[in-house]
Amino acid sequence: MRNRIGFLLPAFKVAQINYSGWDMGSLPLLSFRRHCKLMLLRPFRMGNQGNCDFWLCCGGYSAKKSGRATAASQERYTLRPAHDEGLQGIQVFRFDGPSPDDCAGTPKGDKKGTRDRPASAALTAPAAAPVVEEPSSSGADDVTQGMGELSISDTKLQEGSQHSRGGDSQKQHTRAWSEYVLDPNTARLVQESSAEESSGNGAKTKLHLVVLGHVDAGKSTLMGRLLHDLGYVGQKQVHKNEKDSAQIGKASFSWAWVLDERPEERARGVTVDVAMSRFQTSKYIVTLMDAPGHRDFVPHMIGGASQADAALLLVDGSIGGFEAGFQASGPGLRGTGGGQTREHAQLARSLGIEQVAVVISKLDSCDFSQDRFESVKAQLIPFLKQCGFKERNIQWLLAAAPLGINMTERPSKDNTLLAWFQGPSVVESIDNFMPIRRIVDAPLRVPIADVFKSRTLGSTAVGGKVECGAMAVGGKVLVMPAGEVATIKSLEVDGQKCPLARAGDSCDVGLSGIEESSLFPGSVLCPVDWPTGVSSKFELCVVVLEPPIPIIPGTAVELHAHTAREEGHIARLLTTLDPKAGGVAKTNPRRLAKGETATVVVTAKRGMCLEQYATCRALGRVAVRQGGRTIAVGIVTKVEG
Ligand SMILES: Nc1nc2c(ncn2[C@@H]2O[C@H](COP(=O)(O)OP(=O)(O)OP(=O)(O)O)[C@@H](O)[C@H]2O)c(=O)[nH]1
Repeated sequence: MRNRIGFLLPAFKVAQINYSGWDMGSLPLLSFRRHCKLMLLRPFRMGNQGNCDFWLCCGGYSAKKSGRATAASQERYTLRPAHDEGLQGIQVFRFDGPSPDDCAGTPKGDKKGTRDRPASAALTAPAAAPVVEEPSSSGADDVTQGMGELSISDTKLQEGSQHSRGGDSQKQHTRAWSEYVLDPNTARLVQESSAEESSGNGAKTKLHLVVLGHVDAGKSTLMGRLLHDLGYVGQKQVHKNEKDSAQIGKASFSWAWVLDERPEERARGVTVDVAMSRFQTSKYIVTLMDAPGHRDFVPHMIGGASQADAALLLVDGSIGGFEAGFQASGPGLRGTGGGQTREHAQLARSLGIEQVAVVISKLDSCDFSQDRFESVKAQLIPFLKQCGFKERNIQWLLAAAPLGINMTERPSKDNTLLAWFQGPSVVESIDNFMPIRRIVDAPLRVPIADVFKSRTLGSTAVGGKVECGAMAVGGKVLVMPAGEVATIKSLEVDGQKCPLARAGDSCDVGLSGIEESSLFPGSVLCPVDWPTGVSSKFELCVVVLEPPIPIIPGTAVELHAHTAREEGHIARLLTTLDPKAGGVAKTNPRRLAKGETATVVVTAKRGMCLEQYATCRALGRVAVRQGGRTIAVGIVTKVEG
């Protein structure tokens, strides 16, 4: 490899390679040296329209060693040709010079390319080859022991952490968020809408609610029934769903079909992606996210939960149903990763959800037995407390959605229930949640959840929740990590066009002056003069959940934070912490077993928009997954680089 001439592809130009006139069969192997950060291998033509697909391999340590990327590390990118401009933006690079990644001052890349992800952030983890070790027998009895003590919610917000200013990655300026000043137009609109709200004419408070739980717990059924009982789904639609679902032998899923609209969801009777809908209670305008329960779709669930203020945790109360959802993973259950009641509760708390209403469903299958209700509750209470939920923030109720029991009103007819159940109805439990404080006077942070074409908003639109700050039509936003500035052409909040979106709003934003390829889930909209940083190296404080084998340096993981998802590695284990006494228990531990609290350094293959949790909670929470299960959750304590 040393003698081969490769090309330094300024990362942002990867998508502008002009291949016209090239013999595709003999297109040379393009690669970065040393770590083989990006390897362009085996290009092949896909059509005669001028577009072609390449296998763009993000090589990790294995690529460096063998000179070949493994199949697992390959990712597919569509490259767009820059017409007849030759090898625009590509400089010949000789391997006797320093690697682009070795240059301390290397800019984060040209900002004008069109691509799926900014390849400037494609820093490969300097990971050691993973060594498989035997599981430790010294793991804590309960996997979540220590999660409560991590005190995610109690971490003191410290102002004044480091932010990269104006996109200049070399100059770090320390600025406290309290110094941030909204631009005059946005500030005026914020003031006007606050005045309208306090005059009593304004809209109700907003609440983002996610419905979580093990597969088939009854989440979609509950939400479908609720939307009907609140008058949002007409009788005609209900009849149609009943008829159509019966036709394919899925009659019992007819209520779920209100939210599960995709053909594959209906055919399989399983929610695949987060379905979003809106309704109002007497207190709230609720944005409801129905998360999939199947373990294969946990990443989607994370995307929904990361936007939520509170959660309904659906728990199947039927005999065997609860046990399946609540089983711990362990040697005997290897491969299952445990029940999603556990994983969802752990993830919800680690993603910052503090309030939860536990809805025990399907109790009609055991005659609404009080004993069963109490038994399920008794098993869940210690677990949820260990997850970090405070008992006063947990509500307990039951519901039998297909029968319409305890949905909008407490049961008034069923004598069995009347005899013992005094809990709230589903709607009451939603109104019992405390409103979330919206941080408007802070720099804008909108993690993009969705990129789409819209006729009403202008051609390029993104959807996401405003985590903090505010933005107004006509203003400029910086899209990170692309580093491109776009103009806000139009805004829709709760499906209504409006001039302003503020912290707590779920909004769709029409953008102009930006390529759609610069926008992707996980990007963040922020003020031009107050960007969020982009890095591929972070220090985290984590609680280790249930890794199949202990975590060691070099462990390949998937990092999930807000709407972002990135492959990465555990680069270093710094310390284990004593969750009870506080302080460091051990420095440079060799491995981390379940239940331990630790500080670690993680690297992402590509740059992620994360911030210190102490500065911005929404961008400071991370879930670490491996092989389809969550192995650790934690908060960002330091953004490196
Ligand atoms: N008897 C009874 N059945 C219920 C109840 N709630 C849901 N079900 C049934 O449980 C099955 C699964 O319901 P879904 O609403 O699809 O479950 P889900 O949690 O949304 O499933 P995923 O989204 O795929 O995780 C359906 O057949 C429902 O009719 C209940 O309270 N009682």
